[in-house]
Amino acid sequence: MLDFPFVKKRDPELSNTVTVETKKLNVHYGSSHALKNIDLTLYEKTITAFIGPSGCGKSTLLRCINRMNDTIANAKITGDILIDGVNIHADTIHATGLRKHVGMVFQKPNPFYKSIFENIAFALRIHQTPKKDIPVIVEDSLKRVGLWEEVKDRLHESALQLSGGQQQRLCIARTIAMNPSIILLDEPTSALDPISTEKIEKLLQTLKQDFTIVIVTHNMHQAARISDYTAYFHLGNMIEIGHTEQIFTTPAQTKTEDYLSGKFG
Ligand SMILES: Nc1ncnc2c1ncn2[C@@H]1O[C@H](COP(=O)(O)OP(=O)(O)OP(=O)(O)O)[C@@H](O)[C@H]1O
Repeated sequence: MLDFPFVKKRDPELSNTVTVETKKLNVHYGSSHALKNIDLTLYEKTITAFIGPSGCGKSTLLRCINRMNDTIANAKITGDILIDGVNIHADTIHATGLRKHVGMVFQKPNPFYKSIFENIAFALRIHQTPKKDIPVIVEDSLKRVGLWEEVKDRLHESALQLSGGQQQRLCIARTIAMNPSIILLDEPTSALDPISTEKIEKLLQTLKQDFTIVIVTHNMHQAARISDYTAYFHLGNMIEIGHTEQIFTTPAQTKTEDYLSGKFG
């Protein structure tokens, strides 16, 4: 048994509605085999953490779910990815439409060089949201990430004046404004201080009431604190996935136990 004091009792009534399924998913970058036969299931309105040593394929898998790997010239993807039962590589699925449904937040906050308001309004306009609805959605999105009170008097100032933590919450607000069903986060707090990190962790706990969330993290305590499920990856293989409490206390695989107990990685 691993000593993991941060593990909280999980809700036994977790959703069992499948949102994302990968079947025999393989990714090659040229001759390098980055993901090997991944069979993964993600459940609606839960948080799943991807953990594992650097280079094991966590970000690659995350990028498969909204087809961001399509933009990488030497990436070859085989196998199936289903979202709500639909094959995301089907001819009828357009990557831009998919990315509206599957939002992504990156490691480094990346607000546009625009005002706080425009950071959210910009994409809404591109997606032809009626003009009168835009201020309402901007306000609602900022409220949902707990930023409204901090920025309501300076909505038209540059987003770059915000702190790193505020910028990251703005990026999350920008993502949820598009009303996705899945949010992918690639190490969203690794550039933030502990207080900003705690705010984002609390925010994710609230957002999982409405969204299916996947987070890549190198912070084992973070995975234990906030996720319902944890998947452990090693050299392109998914070694195991399970309820976070089980993975951190009684992992089924020795490789997982070795990693969690700090033997390598
Ligand atoms: N665009 C790319 N071109 C070529 N190889 C790549 C590319 N992106 C990733 N790789 C390789 O694929 C493997 C998996 O990388 P990936 O970034 O998915 O791992 P990771 O687990 O997210 O790593 P980290 O924790 O360091 O971010 C690595 O060997 C990496 O070098």
